[in-house]
Amino acid sequence: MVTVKEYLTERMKKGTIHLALLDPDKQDSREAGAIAKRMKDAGSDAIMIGGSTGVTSKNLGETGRAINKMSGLPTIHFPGGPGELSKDVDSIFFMSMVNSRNPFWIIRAQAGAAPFVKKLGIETISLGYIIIEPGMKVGEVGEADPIKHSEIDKAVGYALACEMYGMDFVYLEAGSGADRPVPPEMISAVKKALSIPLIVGGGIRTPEAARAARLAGADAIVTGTFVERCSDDSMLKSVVNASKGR
Ligand SMILES: CC(C)=CCC/C(C)=C/CC/C(C)=C/CC/C(C)=C/COP(=O)(O)OP(=O)(O)O
Ligand SMILES: O=P(O)(O)OC[C@@H](O)CO
Ligand SMILES: [Mg+2]
Repeated sequence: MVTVKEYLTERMKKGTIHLALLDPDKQDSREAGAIAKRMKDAGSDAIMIGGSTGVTSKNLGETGRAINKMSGLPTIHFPGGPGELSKDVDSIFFMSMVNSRNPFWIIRAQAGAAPFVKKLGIETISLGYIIIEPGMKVGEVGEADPIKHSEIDKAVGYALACEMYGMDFVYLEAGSGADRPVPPEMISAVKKALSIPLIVGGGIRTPEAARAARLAGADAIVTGTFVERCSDDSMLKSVVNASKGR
């Protein structure tokens, strides 16, 4: 059976992919399944499940099952901490917030979670999670030292360190609902330095922003707030299409 990591990697070899982020705390599992089906029809490649607060093993597992059942898309748990694990997801971003000021978010949360992740048998996809300004709530909760838009070399350094650690993917995160997404110049500099896939998210809610991130070199584009708020299927499709270049 093909793993989620293999599935994503194969797709990213062919072009930029789109990941929709759903927060299990924001709707019931039926609704989450229905949104995932709409995202599948719009062209999304997989569904990330997470929220910086309010996620429990229960709402996570219910949401994961409903998404699989109603959309057929693979799920990736995007964890907000070590206390919200479920076996009812296809994979987990086993992530370190590498520019946190607090060792908890860099390695201690992971050390606490690892034995349980292993026991549940969840597929892990290791992820270097790098917070770019403004960072929003995730930056605050994770006690990040957000990288400024002008600090391109710093972003490159963190991303390369993640690759040298052997991580699978790097994620440049501007924060959910950011007024300014990660700047294209930073995406292209990081992409140029890396040989592992680059995920970009935070504040992307227009076809223009998605297109700019793709052209700069993002291998995967994440949209959360936009997916939660947009009830117009043709708008959804236009952002997914701009992400994927079609
Ligand atoms: C690897 C394991 C099991 C735990 C570590 C988890 C780490 C390092 C988390 C970093 C800090 C953190 C709080 C990340 C949250 C990431 C996330 C789920 C973001 C999505 O939530 P948002 O949509 O930004 O926030 P709201 O819930 O407020 O909408
Ligand atoms: O909600 P948005 O702004 O799309 O951000 C998505 C994601 O990068 C947040 O973790
Ligand atoms: Mg959110």
